[in-house]
Amino acid sequence: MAETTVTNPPAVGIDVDTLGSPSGPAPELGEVVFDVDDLDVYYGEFRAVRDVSFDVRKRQITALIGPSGCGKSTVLRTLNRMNDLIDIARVEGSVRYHGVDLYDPKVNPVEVRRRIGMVFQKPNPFPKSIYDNVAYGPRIAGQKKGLDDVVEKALRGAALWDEVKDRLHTSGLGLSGGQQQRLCIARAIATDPEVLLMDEPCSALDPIATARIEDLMQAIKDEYTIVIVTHNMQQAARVSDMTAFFTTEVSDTSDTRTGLLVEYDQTEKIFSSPADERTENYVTGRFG
Ligand SMILES: Nc1ncnc2c1ncn2[C@@H]1O[C@H](COP(=O)(O)OP(=O)(O)OP(=O)(O)O)[C@@H](O)[C@H]1O
Repeated sequence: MAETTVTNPPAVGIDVDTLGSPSGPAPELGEVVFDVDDLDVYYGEFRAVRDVSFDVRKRQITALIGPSGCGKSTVLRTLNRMNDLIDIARVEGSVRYHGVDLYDPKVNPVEVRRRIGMVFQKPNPFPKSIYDNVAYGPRIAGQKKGLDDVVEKALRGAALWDEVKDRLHTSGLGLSGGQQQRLCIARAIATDPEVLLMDEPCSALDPIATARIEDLMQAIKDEYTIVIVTHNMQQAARVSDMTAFFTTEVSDTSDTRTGLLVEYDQTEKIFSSPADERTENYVTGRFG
């Protein structure tokens, strides 16, 4: 479905006219939200990933898969500058969000993380009430009125409202693991982001809670662009539209492994007729 409207406000310090893909979206694929080009990420001297280029399209679910250590989480964190929080991390190449260089010094990383929310592997509610967990982001942003509505909408959006509406002022830590993860999703969507980054969001959950999160992802994909890191290939195949397969290569000169993107395509293609033998070996379970 063609989608050309930029509905979110521009990043702080960036002219709205600079938003939007310069060459315009490919209509059949949807608007480009992220344009990652020739990305290298270093931790100190160690190059963790190299030469990564791919596009993320609006309102699609994009899965990053590959063996342990190939840099999936590292690449995911570059999409909302979470790597800034790691002292020794350094990013080279470009990550454009609606055509704006996310690493431009004029871009405010706090605003970036409001628009591009993140859900982590282990559910991490704050030791606060369910209500205060969800209201946290809007309050930080200065919102004082209408919080009840924001909290209800976010909890409904995360398919948790019916389970918690009578205990909003009890601790978020009293919820089950799956409920806690949906609370974290509610917290992430309460700030009205455009994008949700999910770093193995189901790996700490049982199959039933996992299925609920996968259903939730399908239910909210019309509103959000989602990028998910997963170890679970069935999950990538079930939920995503596009899949990026990463692997590692061993350095000629040292014993270090650097991650690289092998293949990026529609999920169906990656799992049924991948172009690269390394992808085929991985998705058929012969490697990794
Ligand atoms: N904070 C850090 N400091 C130093 N090295 C790091 C840091 N985070 C990741 N790395 C290294 O970068 C490489 C890529 O790690 P990353 O966690 O991105 O891979 P991954 O594919 O997500 O792995 P996994 O599937 O095991 O979570 C690894 O060699 C890892 O040891």
